[in-house]
Amino acid sequence: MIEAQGLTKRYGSTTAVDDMSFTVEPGRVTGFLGPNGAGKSTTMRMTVGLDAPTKGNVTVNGRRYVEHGAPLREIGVLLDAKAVHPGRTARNHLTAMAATHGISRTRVDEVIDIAGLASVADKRVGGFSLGMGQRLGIAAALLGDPQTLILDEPVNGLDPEGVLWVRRLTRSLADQGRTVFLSSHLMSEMALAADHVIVVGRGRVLADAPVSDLIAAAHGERVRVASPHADHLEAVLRSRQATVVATGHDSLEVTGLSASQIGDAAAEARVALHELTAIGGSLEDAYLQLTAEDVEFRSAPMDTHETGAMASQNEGGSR
Ligand SMILES: Nc1ncnc2c1ncn2[C@@H]1O[C@H](COP(=O)(O)OP(=O)(O)OP(=O)(O)O)[C@@H](O)[C@H]1O
Repeated sequence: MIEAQGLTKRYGSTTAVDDMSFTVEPGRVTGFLGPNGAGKSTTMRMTVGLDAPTKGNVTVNGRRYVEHGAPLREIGVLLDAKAVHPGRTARNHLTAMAATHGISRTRVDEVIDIAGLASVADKRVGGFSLGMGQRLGIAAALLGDPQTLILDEPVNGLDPEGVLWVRRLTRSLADQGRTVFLSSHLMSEMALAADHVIVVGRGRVLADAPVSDLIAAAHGERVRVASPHADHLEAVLRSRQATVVATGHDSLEVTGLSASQIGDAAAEARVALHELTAIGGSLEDAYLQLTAEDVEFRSAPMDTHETGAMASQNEGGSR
């Protein structure tokens, strides 16, 4: 379990982490989300003793990281996959780490296998691709068979097979009752990998909730409807206080009425329906709503001409 209480970090006039309190529970995968500069890496660094809090504290399994006698056995960490001597082989790197904690060579071989690195274990890390480096970083995090894992952007640079591997690995670690805390900017992946998320913006906790609650809270129910008489249906639904947006010449997106209420209203008005689909929101939508005010680095909006040009390019490309 990871517990932060009033955790604060200032660098000169910048407050990177601003009075954060949260608990990362065992037995589930907890995602750590936030825009660039929100304070995620700083929080993770303080959690593993690489930075000292200005105020407050963060503990892992009840103790500060530095108070753990054999931290590798307690907490597995992937913070910067590139922080490996490029002249060493993967096996040498892991063996050297293992030696500091009395971890056996058999365990080194095990994590090499788990990470799918057997064929490159005796190659120099300097020649590794980004994805292989990530796998090595994850192998190192698993070395001490720790109860708690902290993984900063673990899928960064991984191919789809690697992304799936990380998802399955973190799920099985959580199912074994371990604490798994991971950050990623890939919302679709986070929605699949995490049970619970902590969303931060400008150093503060904006949400700390199950993924499903966050999505549900951010969205009223939306329903997609298609009908050959969409204009008539639109008038019928508006008369029942629904908000209706035409999304095509025969399709509508409706909020304010459930799918069954829309079906009933259409039947009463004798309007044929060709589609009636409740649309779930996405974690990305929920995240963008939550962090709208807290984005430090905002892109300039594209004008409609550019957007239109891009959309038609994309359409062309997908044919
Ligand atoms: N060593 C440092 N010295 C000065 N400022 C720092 C330092 N480390 C981080 N910061 C600042 O603290 C803030 C939080 O940075 P942090 O890297 O923790 O954010 P992040 O959420 O991990 O961002 P990203 O998603 O881009 O990795 C930023 O404004 C950053 O510029």
